[in-house]
Amino acid sequence: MIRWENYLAAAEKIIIAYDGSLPLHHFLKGFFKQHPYMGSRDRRQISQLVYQYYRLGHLWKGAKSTSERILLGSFLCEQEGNEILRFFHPELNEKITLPVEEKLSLLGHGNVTDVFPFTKELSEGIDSLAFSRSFFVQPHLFIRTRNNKQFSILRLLEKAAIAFEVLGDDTIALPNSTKIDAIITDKSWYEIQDASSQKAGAMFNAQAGEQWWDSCAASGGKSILLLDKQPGVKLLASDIRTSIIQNLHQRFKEAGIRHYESVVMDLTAPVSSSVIKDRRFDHIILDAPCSGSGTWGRTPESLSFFNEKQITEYQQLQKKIAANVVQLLKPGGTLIYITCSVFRKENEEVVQFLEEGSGLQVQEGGVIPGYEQRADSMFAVKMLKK
Ligand SMILES: C[S@@+](CC[C@H](N)C(=O)[O-])C[C@H]1O[C@@H](n2cnc3c(N)ncnc32)[C@H](O)[C@@H]1O
Repeated sequence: MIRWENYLAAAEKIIIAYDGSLPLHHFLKGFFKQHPYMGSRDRRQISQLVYQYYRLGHLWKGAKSTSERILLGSFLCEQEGNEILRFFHPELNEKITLPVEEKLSLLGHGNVTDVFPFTKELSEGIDSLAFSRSFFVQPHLFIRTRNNKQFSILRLLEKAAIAFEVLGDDTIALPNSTKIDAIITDKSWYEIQDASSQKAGAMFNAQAGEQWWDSCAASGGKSILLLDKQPGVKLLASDIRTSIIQNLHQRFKEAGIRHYESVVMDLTAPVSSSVIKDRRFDHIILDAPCSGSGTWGRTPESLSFFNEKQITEYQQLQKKIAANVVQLLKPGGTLIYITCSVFRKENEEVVQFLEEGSGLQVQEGGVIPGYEQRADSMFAVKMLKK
């Protein structure tokens, strides 16, 4: 067999063995560990074929063979000719620079919305066509520059010959494969943070001395954004996972943040039994656990393995957590409800639940469609407690 046939066979083997229970990049790592004779170029090309296959989502599912779908994924996702396609489908390789819609009609299939099978679940403001089309393009890596270091960072990126785009005072878009920590060695200069997450932070209008609670903080991406905007805030960060709060401590240390409190807490349990039951906050950030459907451009395998029933399960979890956290919000305070989901059930319906059940009132916000700038799509709404 020649090299390209080996690549195609390996990609097919991976796809057949992969059941979605691990993130795809973990599974690929394990696969290549078991096949140490594959060099770094082989690994890169095979991984790319597998990812491009999953970017097809449900397009031609059951209608074409796995190997054919791998090659079609490569055709739809690439803009420059490649050896594998030239070998198997030279006629397609010649058309590689066409826009996606033209490629699809050339293949006799014009319906790009087949990629994402849950369009009827979408939040208002998400363009199903543009969203579906975005899966063929790998999202960018975004950084948020800190401590007035944007100028110095841009010089370093130029020196490293990285193609970047400046999207605002603090936001820089980079090719996804950029090894940013090797280029900028001082971690206090920037945070890796998606452009849409940075936009959600526009709702953090904080005053010094206010009590803020980042209730599902994970490793603290939103908390650091908040403290960069207003270092005088009194912050409590919490999460259900001890390990992620350890990561938060490390990340805060690297970011030069020392004044904060943290607690490990399950917010599905009644707040009355929690260690902070007597506290009241001026503002609460609830960046809720969710389907992550707005970020599936980074994990396209989710298109194949996500089960629609999970949307309702996430909604129930979100309602439970939201109803609990608002108990600790002062009257006149605000809840900033955030998800990285594009599903109405996790977004507008949870907001409606809070309006009806907890007396909160929407002040601003809605979906943040990231697909036009190769970013994640999110939902962020600020609600006032009367
Ligand atoms: C979307 S992530 C938060 C991302 C984070 N705010 C950031 O900016 O990087 C949601 C977090 O909710 C946490 N979580 C899930 N279930 C929870 C629960 N029952 N109580 C508290 N936190 C929970 C998860 O561990 C996860 O870290």
